[in-house]
Amino acid sequence: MPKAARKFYAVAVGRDGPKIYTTWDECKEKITRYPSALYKSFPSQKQADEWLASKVDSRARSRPASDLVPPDITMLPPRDPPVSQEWDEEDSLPLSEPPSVSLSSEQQEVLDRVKQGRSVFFTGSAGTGKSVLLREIIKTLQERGGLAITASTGIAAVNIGGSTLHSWAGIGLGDESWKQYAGKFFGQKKFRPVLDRWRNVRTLIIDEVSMIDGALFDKLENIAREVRHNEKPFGGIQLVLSGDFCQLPPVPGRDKKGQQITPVFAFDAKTWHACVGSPVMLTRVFRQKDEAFVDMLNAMRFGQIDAKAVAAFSTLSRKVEYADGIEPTELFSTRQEVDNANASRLRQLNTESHTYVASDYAGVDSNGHPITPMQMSRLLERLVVQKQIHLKVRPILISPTVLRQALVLQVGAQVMLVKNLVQGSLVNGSVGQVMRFSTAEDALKEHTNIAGVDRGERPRLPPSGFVWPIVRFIGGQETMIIPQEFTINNANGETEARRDQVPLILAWALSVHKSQGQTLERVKVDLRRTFEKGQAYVALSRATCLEQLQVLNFDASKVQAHPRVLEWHFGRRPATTSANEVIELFDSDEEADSDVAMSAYYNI
Ligand SMILES: Nc1ncnc2c1ncn2[C@@H]1O[C@H](COP(=O)(O)OP(=O)(O)OP(=O)(O)O)[C@@H](O)[C@H]1O
Repeated sequence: MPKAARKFYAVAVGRDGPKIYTTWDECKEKITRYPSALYKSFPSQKQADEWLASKVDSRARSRPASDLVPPDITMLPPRDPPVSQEWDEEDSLPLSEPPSVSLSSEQQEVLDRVKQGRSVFFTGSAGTGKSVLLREIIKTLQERGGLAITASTGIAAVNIGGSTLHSWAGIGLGDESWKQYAGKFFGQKKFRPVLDRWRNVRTLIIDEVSMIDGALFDKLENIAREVRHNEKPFGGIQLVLSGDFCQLPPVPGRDKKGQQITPVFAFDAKTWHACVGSPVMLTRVFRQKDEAFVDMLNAMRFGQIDAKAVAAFSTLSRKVEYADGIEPTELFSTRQEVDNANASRLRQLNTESHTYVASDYAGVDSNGHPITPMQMSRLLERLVVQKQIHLKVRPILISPTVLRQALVLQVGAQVMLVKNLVQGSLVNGSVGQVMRFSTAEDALKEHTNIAGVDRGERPRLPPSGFVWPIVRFIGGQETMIIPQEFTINNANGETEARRDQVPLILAWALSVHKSQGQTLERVKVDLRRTFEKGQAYVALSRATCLEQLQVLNFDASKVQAHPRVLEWHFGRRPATTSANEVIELFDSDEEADSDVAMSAYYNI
C-alpha cells in the first residue's frame, strides 16, 4: 500500500489555542467536542503557517464541542451573537417549522455565506440544525427572488415547501444524456417554461442531497452550463446544498431499459468540488443534550463501534416504563410492519371512534395544466398524513378533482402530530393520546386549547356540528386538533395538490423514512428487523435522550456508515469510484420504505 503523504494540521480555534500538529490524532484531540473549532490540513508547514496567520484573530474563543470532524473540512469561525428571529403571526400554520431559535454562530456563518452569493454544501450529524438553518436560508432568499427550492425526494420537498429536483429541472426520469435534455429545452416549445426556470434561477437549493446520484449531479451541471451559456460551475447558479451522507444513500438512476444503475455518491461527481468546494460541517448537536449519547451516536456515525460502545448500546435493551400511558414510538424499516403494528393496537381498543374525511384538491402542474385525479393522488402520497393511515384509508371518488380519504381515530389511540402548530410545544413529531372527542364550541366553553385558534372575541372555528379529537401530548398538555392544509407545490411554486385533514397519524409505530428529520422523545428500535446502516443511524438519532430510548438486539454491523462515506469524510479520496464500490441499498424482501421515496422520486 502506498504510504500516506505527510500532512500538517493547523488549528486556529481549538482546545489549546492556535497551533500546528503533525498528526491527525493530536489535532483531533484538540478539536473534538469543540464546536467552533477551526482547522485545516495542508501538505506543507509553510501553507499551514500562512493559513494559521490569516485565521488567528481575536474571534477565537472557547465553547464546548460535540462532534468529530474530518481534517480537510474547513470549519466556520465563530462570530458576533446572532440576531434573534421574530415569529411571524401570519405563518402560524406553516408547512415547515419557523425558527423561534437564535441561530448558532456556525449556522449564522452559513447564512452569511449564502447571503454573499457563495455556493455552499452544509452537513453535520443528525440534530445539528440543518433543517432549521435551511428554513432560515429559504426565508431570507425568498425575499430576494430567483430562488428554486428543491429536494431529492418528494417527502423532503414537501417538508421545505419545494418541489423535487427532477421536477424542477424538467428531466423526467433523468435517464437521458445532458445533451438530449439541452436539445429538448432549446428545441421544443413545451419545454419553454423549463428553459426559463434554468435561465432565471439565481439560487438552487437542494435538500437531502445525499440521495442525489453523482452521475445525475454531473448531468445537471452540464445542462446548467449549456442552457445558460455560462461556463462557470453549474452555469453560475449559486448552489445551497444540505444533507448528511451518513444518513441516506443515493437513489439509483435508471438506464433506457429501466434497469437500475449502481449509484455513486454526489461527492464523487466530477463537478462536485468545483461547484461547492469544501463542505461546511455543523458540529453543535441540538437534539441531544447528553454528551455521552452524542458520543455514542457519533461512534455509530463514524463506524467506531468498539467494545465499550457495544456495551453502552446493549444497556439500552431494558424496557422503559411511562406513567402517562403514552408509549415509545417503535420505528420500523418497512411500511408493512408499521401498518400491522398500528392496526393491531387499534383493534385492541373498544372505544368511541370517529372518521375524518380529508378533502383533496387538484391544482396545476408547472406548465399550467390541470392535475388529473391520478396525478393528484400520486402527489399526495408524499404527505406523511396519508401514509400512516394506510389501513384505514378508504378512497371514494366524489368528483374528478376532489378525492376523499378517511382517517379513523379512537379514544386511547396513540397519535403523532404531523404539522408544526405551536412553536416549541406542538410540533411535527409531538406524540400523544386521544382522550375524547368534542365540538369546538364545547372545547371553548371548557377552556380546552384548540390548536391554531386564537381565543379572541371571534375565534375562527372549524365547521360546527362536528366533533374533533382532543389529544393529551407528552408533558400533559391537552389540545383539540382540527383540520389543517397540506400543500404540494409545483416547480414554479404554485399549488399542485392540496389536502385538508386532521394532522394526526397513528403513532405506536412509525417508519424510519417518515421519522427522518423528526425529533422524538420516546423511541424504541429493534435492530433485528431489516435495518440497514444509514437507516439504523437515522432511527436511533431521532431520540433526544438515552433514558427514553430502547434499543433491542443491538448489532454493530447494522449501525455503521458506508465505507465510501467514511473515506470521503476522513479525507481519503480515490480518483474514481471503482466498480466494486456498490452502494448498498436496503435489501429487505419486503418493500422497504426507501422504495417509497424512490418511487416518489421517479414518478414526477
Ligand atoms: N440554533 C438552534 N437553537 C436551538 N435549537 C435548535 C437550533 N437549531 C436547531 N435546533 C433544534 O434542534 C433539533 C434538531 O434540529 P434539525 O431538525 O434542524 O436538525 P437536523 O440537522 O436537520 O437533523 P436531522 O439530520 O436528524 O434531520 C430541533 O428540535 C431544532 O428545533
